[in-house]
Amino acid sequence: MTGAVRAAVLGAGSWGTTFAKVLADAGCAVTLHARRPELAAAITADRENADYLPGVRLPESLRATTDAAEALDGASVVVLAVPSQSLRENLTAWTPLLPPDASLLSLMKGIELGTTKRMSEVICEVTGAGADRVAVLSGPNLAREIAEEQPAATVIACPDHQRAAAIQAACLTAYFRPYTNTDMVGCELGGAVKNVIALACGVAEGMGFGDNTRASLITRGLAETARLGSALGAELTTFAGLAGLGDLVATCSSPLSRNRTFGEKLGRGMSLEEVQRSTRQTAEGVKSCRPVLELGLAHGVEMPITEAVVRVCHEGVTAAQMVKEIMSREAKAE
Ligand SMILES: NC(=O)C1=CN([C@@H]2O[C@H](COP(=O)(O)OP(=O)(O)OC[C@H]3O[C@@H](n4cnc5c(N)ncnc54)[C@H](O)[C@@H]3O)[C@@H](O)[C@H]2O)C=CC1
Ligand SMILES: O=C(CO)COP(=O)(O)O
Repeated sequence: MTGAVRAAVLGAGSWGTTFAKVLADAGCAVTLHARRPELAAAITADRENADYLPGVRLPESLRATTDAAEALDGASVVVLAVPSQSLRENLTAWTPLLPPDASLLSLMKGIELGTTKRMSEVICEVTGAGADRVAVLSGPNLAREIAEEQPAATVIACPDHQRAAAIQAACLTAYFRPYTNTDMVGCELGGAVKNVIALACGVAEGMGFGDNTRASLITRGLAETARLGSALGAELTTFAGLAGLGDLVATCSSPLSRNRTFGEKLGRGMSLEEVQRSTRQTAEGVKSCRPVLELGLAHGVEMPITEAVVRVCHEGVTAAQMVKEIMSREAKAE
């Protein structure tokens, strides 16, 4: 492995583990950091993360550890793959261990509760890294499909194009095709807001509605995402790309999506607490919907679907009421 890019992936859930496999398949020397010793030991010994990706064979070259210092030692790419709401706390502990010039790549698709910050903003704030050291990867990338090596594309955004290109080269495989972009705001918002729209699509699914309803939610969801993006300085073309429409369509349509599945259970009448108890995996939209709505309010952007999701998730509104509220809005031009 001499000369290979050294990468540390922090977070051994479904996407962190899958992306560690992608990097290893692309020829990087990868160490995956897990919180639980039994999971790290099982990944190393059995070549499988049975908790998050049962049946997926992980590359021999992939190492796992619970020791963050060991994972980060000599890494030139540091990949952050924990739930958005725990990033600040996790990263505060990891910051003293970060190699000084390493690229910091966020895989996360959420907005921080309380601050309405994007993940790259949290990363810069906690680590003191300049914005040009921080990148985001976002696109239609349901972990299980990528882990099974089904072909897919993605976007790596960084204000420093050279750095985006270096990360692109480090994770390019026969089944995973990254494109570069310099629009951090657009890529991060696309990823965070699509989870909220996927919750709405799940609710519709759970209520027994079909393709027209989903297509309407996807299209109007994209419209509200782009409105917010425009207000925050994103490039509108980003929302027509992989990190916008691409991810939105995949997540809103796939039974593999945790957000869509979460919404589906709400749509069938389960309470938020019941759904939360039924899964150990992260459905980012449940927490991010509120800060997304706050961003909209702060910038004078109407986000009716996001607002409806906030009301169902956090204000006790039923799925049936949510439909009524969305459908009885004032008629307007597209
Ligand atoms: N799973 C997927 O298909 C994709 C996920 N993402 C994004 O990647 C990020 C990570 O998601 P997943 O790996 O899917 O999540 P997950 O729920 O499968 O795993 C989360 C991982 O973070 C660890 N963790 C560290 N600190 C934690 C804390 N305080 N609380 C809970 N868990 C903690 C967990 O132990 C676990 O290994 C999310 O922002 C998600 O939106 C993005 C693309 C695809
Ligand atoms: O971001 C994803 C696909 O690109 C995964 O979506 P979920 O978090 O809803 O599973």
